[in-house]
Amino acid sequence: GLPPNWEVRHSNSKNLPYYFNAVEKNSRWEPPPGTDTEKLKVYMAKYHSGSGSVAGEAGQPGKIRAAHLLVKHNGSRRPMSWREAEITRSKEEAREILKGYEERIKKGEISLGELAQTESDCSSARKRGDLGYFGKGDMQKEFEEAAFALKPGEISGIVDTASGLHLIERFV
Ligand SMILES: N=C(N)NCCC[C@H](NC(=O)[C@@H]1CCC/C1=C\[C@H](COP(=O)(O)O)NC(=O)[C@@H](N)Cc1ccccc1)C(N)=O
Repeated sequence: GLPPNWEVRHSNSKNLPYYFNAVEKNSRWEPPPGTDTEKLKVYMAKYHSGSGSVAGEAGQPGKIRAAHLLVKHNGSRRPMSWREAEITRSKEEAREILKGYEERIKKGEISLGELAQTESDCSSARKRGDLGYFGKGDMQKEFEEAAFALKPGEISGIVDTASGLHLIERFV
């Protein structure tokens, strides 16, 4: 269910699917606007039937796929990350930082994935924040409730978990 001229391709370097438009010579990591995500889910299940791929669990009922950008603070359950050995910023500082990111993303200036690569305090940063497919019970409650409440393509407001403050983008 992709809009005309769009197709799903596979990035071997990142072992992730991406979306390519041969006519516009345009490619993107997130499904293009207007993608029929229900059909895409079935397509991904067929396309990624290979074992081990992040979308391997594609199509399983009740699973969704999302990316997130995490900004930790000194009250986080694990105040460290690949970016910083010891995270000392306050929760309020973290909120201000994430509010700035949220404005830029929602203005369309930059994508969540682009920012996550360098700014997210989660190891998923190397996958542009992509968490792969997950179902109920996998993530902390606040994260799960926020992610499942989003429609595919939507981006959350600031979500507060024991890990820190998150922005979440739901793909399918
Ligand atoms: N796909 C799954 N089932 N992976 C297990 C998720 C465990 C779950 N995690 C969370 O709820 C939060 C929200 C998203 C990330 C996350 C926390 C932390 C960062 O916070 P910290 O633990 O330092 O406090 N990142 C992770 O877990 C990463 N492995 C996520 C990930 C990274 C790379 C590829 C895929 C997934 C939990 N129940 O704690």
